[in-house]
Formats: sequence, structure tokens, C-alpha cells
Amino acid sequence: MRGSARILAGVPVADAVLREAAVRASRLPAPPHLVMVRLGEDPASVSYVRGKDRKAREVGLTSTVYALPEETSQAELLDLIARLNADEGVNGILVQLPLPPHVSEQAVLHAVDPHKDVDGFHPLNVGELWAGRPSLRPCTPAGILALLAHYGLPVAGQRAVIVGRSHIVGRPLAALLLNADATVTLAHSRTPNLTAVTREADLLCVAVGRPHLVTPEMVRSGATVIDVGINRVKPELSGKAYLTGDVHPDVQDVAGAMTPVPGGVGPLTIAQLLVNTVHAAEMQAAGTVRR
Ligand SMILES: NC(=O)C1=CN([C@@H]2O[C@H](COP(=O)(O)OP(=O)(O)OC[C@H]3O[C@@H](n4cnc5c(N)ncnc54)[C@H](OP(=O)(O)O)[C@@H]3O)[C@@H](O)[C@H]2O)C=CC1
Ligand SMILES: Nc1nc(=O)c2c([nH]1)NC[C@@H]1CN(c3ccc(C(=O)N[C@@H](CCC(=O)O)C(=O)O)cc3)C=[N+]21
Repeated sequence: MRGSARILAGVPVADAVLREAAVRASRLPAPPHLVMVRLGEDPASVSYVRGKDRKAREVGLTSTVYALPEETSQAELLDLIARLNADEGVNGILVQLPLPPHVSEQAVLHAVDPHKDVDGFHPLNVGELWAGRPSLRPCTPAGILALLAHYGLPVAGQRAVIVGRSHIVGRPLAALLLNADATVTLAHSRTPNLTAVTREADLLCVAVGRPHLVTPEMVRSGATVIDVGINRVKPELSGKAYLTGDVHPDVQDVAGAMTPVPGGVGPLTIAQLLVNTVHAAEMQAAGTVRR
């Protein structure tokens, strides 16, 4: 039998988070409305947006997907966002990343009304997050905190190491863990002697996008390991493509607790997106948002 690590399954936690979101949604005058926009037909983006759309409906939200052609111009996209911003029937807006190269990610993330920014990617929300008073928290990092809380794993006082410094995972996760009183290190591709750094971690979070980058000797015995990576791997000889994380399965032999892939952080990302949509709708209904 492999490993002694406790497996931190995401699906039951996501279900609990979603039940609460459904109750809150039902108390609002109208179902919260999430609008998702994607450009092109990248299979991963198509599948993620479909998953979010399906969950949103399950929970009793209204969900609209704009599947626009890859060649949609930046001006056309910004025009759509402006209309969604102005539409009082829209509570949350998500533009699926990555965007095609002819569209500036920064321009798009800037354009979304910060009060409808359910990804938490607008610079105003990023600033509030780093100032320690987040409102709409980025979904994957917030999902990771929900997972840790659900399993009773401590954050305050822990030495947390995050591998990966992206704007959608690593950086906002660092901010949330810091806000929760962890001592945080952010490692990346230019970090020398990564193993020495990761071995320091009580809480090791990996968001790189390289299958099995983290091996057992990089992990302190008993550490909690959060595997954010989602890699689609095609076996060389034969067989079907499958999903695997950034953490080698043998890490289960040394870690105290570890998230699976799939079925770990991913479902929580979706759940938190819907929580954010409900939260945005609540703020808009309460008139705490003046536009
Ligand atoms: N489960 C979920 O809900 C989600 C999963 N993901 C998955 O998480 C993974 C990461 O995504 P994302 O954050 O967008 O990734 P990005 O590609 O934007 O960033 C990757 C980061 O990893 C760093 N890196 C790359 N190679 C190494 C290395 N050898 N050693 C140390 N650091 C390295 C890069 O460093 P540098 O900055 O120096 O280039 C960069 O900071 C992907 O597999 C993605 O699919 C993403 C979002 C949500
Ligand atoms: N504006 C924007 N917001 C995002 O939040 C965003 C984005 N763009 N671009 C891409 C990344 C990636 N991401 C995931 C969401 C769900 C799963 C998920 O549900 N994963 C399942 C498996 C899914 C499968 O089978 O493919 C699991 O881990 O169990 C994964 C990854 C959100 N992202």
C-alpha cells in the first residue's frame, strides 16, 4: 500500500461550500447572474467553462457563456465587457484566461467592473488583497484556504512555501496565507536550490504546471502538500491521456497530508467562483456598491 499521507479530497469540501452558496443565493431577490466569456476553442478552456457553467446552474445561479471566435478583436471584447458592466442584471463577470496573443490581458482585467470581478483579478481587488482587506478573493487561493480550514489544518504560524508566482495562483495565494499569519516564501523558476527551500515548508503549495516536479526528497516529513497543477499527460506507448499534478505520487510516503489531482483544488476553484458571484450579488443588492 502506498503512502501514509491523509488525502485531502476536494469534492466534499466543494459540496459543503456550494450548499452554503445555494442558501445565500436563494435569499436574494433574483438568482445571481454569472457571465463567462471565452475566446477560441482551447479544449481546456472549453472544458473548464463548461464545468463552471454546469455547477452554477446546479446551485441555482443564472449563467451565461459568451463563446467568441478566437479572432475577436480587443476592442470588441472591451465593448462587450462595458455592456456587461452597465447591465444591472449581471452580477459577476469572468473572462477565461489565457487570452489569444492579440488581446492584452491587462487591458481586459482592468476593464471589468471591480464589483463584478468574481476572479479577483482587477488591480483594485489585487491591491485590497495585498493590503489585507480582500473583498472578492481569487478563486483558487481562496479555495485552498477553505480546504485547509475544512480539514482543520493550521495556517497561522506555519512556514508556507509556494512554488510558482503567477498572477492567478502563486501571488494571490501568498497574500491570503500572509493575511492568515503564515510565514510565506514564494519560489519560482529562478530560485536556486529549490529543494532546500521546499524542505523548509510545513505547508507546501505547488502551482507550476510541470508534471511531478516535486519529488519526495523535496518534502519535509509530515508536511501538508497542496498540488494545484493540472497536467494533461499522454502516455508514450498507448493508452488514454490522463490528468496529473505537479507533485509526484510518491510524495504521499513523506507528506502528512496531500491533495489529489484531479479531485483536489480544482473543484474548490469552481465552488469559490460561485461563492464570489453570490457575494457580488449580495453587495450589489445591499447597495453597498454605487455605480
Ligand atoms: N486546480 C486549479 O484550480 C488550477 C490549476 N491551475 C494549474 O496550475 C498550474 C500552474 O498554473 P499557473 O499558476 O497559471 O502557471 P503559470 O504558467 O502562469 O506560472 C508557472 C510558475 O511556475 C514557475 N516555474 C516554472 N518552472 C519552474 C521550475 N522548474 N521550478 C520552479 N518554478 C517553476 C514559473 O516561474 P517564473 O515566474 O520564473 O517563470 C511561474 O511562476 C498549471 O498546471 C495550471 O493548469 C491553474 C489555475 C487553477
Ligand atoms: N479567468 C480565469 N479564471 C480562472 O479561475 C481560470 C482561468 N481563467 N483559466 C484557467 C485556470 C484553471 N482553472 C481551473 C478550474 C477548474 C479546474 C477543475 O475543475 N479541475 C478538475 C478536473 C477538470 C478536468 O477533468 O479537466 C479537478 O482538478 O478535479 C481546473 C482548473 C481555472 N482557471
